[in-house]
Amino acid sequence: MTTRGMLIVLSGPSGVGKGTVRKAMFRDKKRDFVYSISMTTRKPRPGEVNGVDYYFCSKAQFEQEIANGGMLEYARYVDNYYGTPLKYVNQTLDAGKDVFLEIEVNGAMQVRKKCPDGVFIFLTPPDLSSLKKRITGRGSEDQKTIDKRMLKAVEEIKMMRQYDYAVVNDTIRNAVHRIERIIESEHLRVPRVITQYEKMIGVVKK
Ligand SMILES: Nc1ncnc2c1ncn2[C@@H]1O[C@H](COP(=O)(O)OP(=O)(O)OP(=O)(O)O)[C@@H](O)[C@H]1O
Ligand SMILES: Nc1nc2c(ncn2[C@@H]2O[C@H](COP(=O)(O)O)[C@@H](O)[C@H]2O)c(=O)[nH]1
Repeated sequence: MTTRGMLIVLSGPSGVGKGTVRKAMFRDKKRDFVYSISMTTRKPRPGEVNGVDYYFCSKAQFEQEIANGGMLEYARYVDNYYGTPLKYVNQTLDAGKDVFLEIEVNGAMQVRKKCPDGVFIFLTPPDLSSLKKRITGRGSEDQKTIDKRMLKAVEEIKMMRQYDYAVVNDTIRNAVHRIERIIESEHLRVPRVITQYEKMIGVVKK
């Protein structure tokens, strides 16, 4: 029997660099974990591809998915729905592979309740002015949306204490390295390792 994979959750305020850091992680090296693509009702930004960046869908389709029990978690974030399809996460974890989620804080807290043995990482900006520069510099939102996201950022930073780790995204390289170290050390935690040995002992006992 395969040991169930580990769920890794990365959150942090809009514009802190979650997507950039996550993409760098997958670009740098072949990883032992896979990224779970979220569903959203948000319109694609230029360059975003359906089925790669998100599964883009209508509000009706998203609400149908919720009604069908198809979401591990979901949240309304600044006028849109975002959520994690349950089936892919379950199948991948059952196959023994780790799954990486990049989601906002309310969704992360839903996952925390359902999967308390997950690893919850909060990505922080070096300071609030860098956060504002990053979200504005990205150029993907109008001023009204940037203001809404900045207000939300303050609320989100207050949620940091609900997480297991805080990682500063000062440089992308540093942030990737810090997350790698967290994942490596989480794999060495006794509750995760012991199941394999208990199985071995079970075999020896027989
Ligand atoms: N360490 C960094 N130093 C400087 N700029 C950065 C850093 N990390 C990311 N950025 C820049 O900040 C902007 C926002 O990054 P990104 O889109 O990855 O944020 P995000 O947290 O995924 O945002 P959202 O939650 O809104 O999707 C991008 O223009 C990106 O290039
Ligand atoms: N609760 C969830 N939040 C998600 C999911 N996928 C992305 N997100 C978060 O939404 C905001 C906005 O994203 P953007 O792409 O419009 O900038 C950001 O914090 C994402 O991390 C999800 O499946 N569930």
